[in-house]
Amino acid sequence: MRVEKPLFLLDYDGTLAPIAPRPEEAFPHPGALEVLRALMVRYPLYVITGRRVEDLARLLPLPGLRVVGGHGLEEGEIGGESHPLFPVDLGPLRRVLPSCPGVWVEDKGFALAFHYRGAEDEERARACLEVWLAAHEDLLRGLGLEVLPGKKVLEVKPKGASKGQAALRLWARYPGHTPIYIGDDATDETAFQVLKGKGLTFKVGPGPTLAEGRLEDVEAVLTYLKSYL
Ligand SMILES: O=P(O)(O)OC[C@H]1O[C@H](O[C@H]2O[C@H](CO)[C@@H](O)[C@H](O)[C@H]2O)[C@H](O)[C@@H](O)[C@@H]1O
Repeated sequence: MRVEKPLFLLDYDGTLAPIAPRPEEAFPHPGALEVLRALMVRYPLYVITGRRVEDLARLLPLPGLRVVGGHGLEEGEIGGESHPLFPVDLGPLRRVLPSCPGVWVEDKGFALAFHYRGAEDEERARACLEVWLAAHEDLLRGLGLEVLPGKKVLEVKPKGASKGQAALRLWARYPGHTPIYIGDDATDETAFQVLKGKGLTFKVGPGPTLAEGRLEDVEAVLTYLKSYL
């Protein structure tokens, strides 16, 4: 299904790049750069990711590509500036980090992602993190933080920002355009929810979702995007 005046809102990991053992190894699909380069000059297009804009720049070296990072916590452009949208002090949390076997921390400045992919016992690693999070519930609340589960990761981030909120903010800039949101993870569900019945939403891969359409994998995402070129 295609629309006349699209506004592309695309997730990165699992949507434009297959999931990899480590975040720095999640390179875009070999055809993704070419398709994005061609699409972004014809239509408004944003990548809405949990990553930092700066981090994505290494993987998607497309100057001028507009990016919302940190699940809505910052906005910027590849090769340009990025601006944090929510003030946060994670200092107190950094002082009490968990020691859970196999867990490593991705410190994004405005959020902490606790990754357990590849831990010898992933279930145990996640359970250990959940115990730690429960023990620090009051601290998290006091700092205005919330836990956002993703693919083999639990992220601690300021409350209030979400991909759904970001999608609505961006859509308001393009009256007359129809948002097309494509994502694969639980973190994309807020966007699927707010756009339900208003745009086109696609979940990548299997699993329950609020999205109204489905694309099988990253390859299928690229095939769909190419249909606009
Ligand atoms: O919103 P996204 O673009 O989908 O980003 C979500 C998170 O992606 C990264 O972690 C995930 O992908 C890694 C690479 O495939 C994988 O190793 C990890 O297990 C996944 O959770 C990134 O590291 C996070 O910061 C993003 O929030």
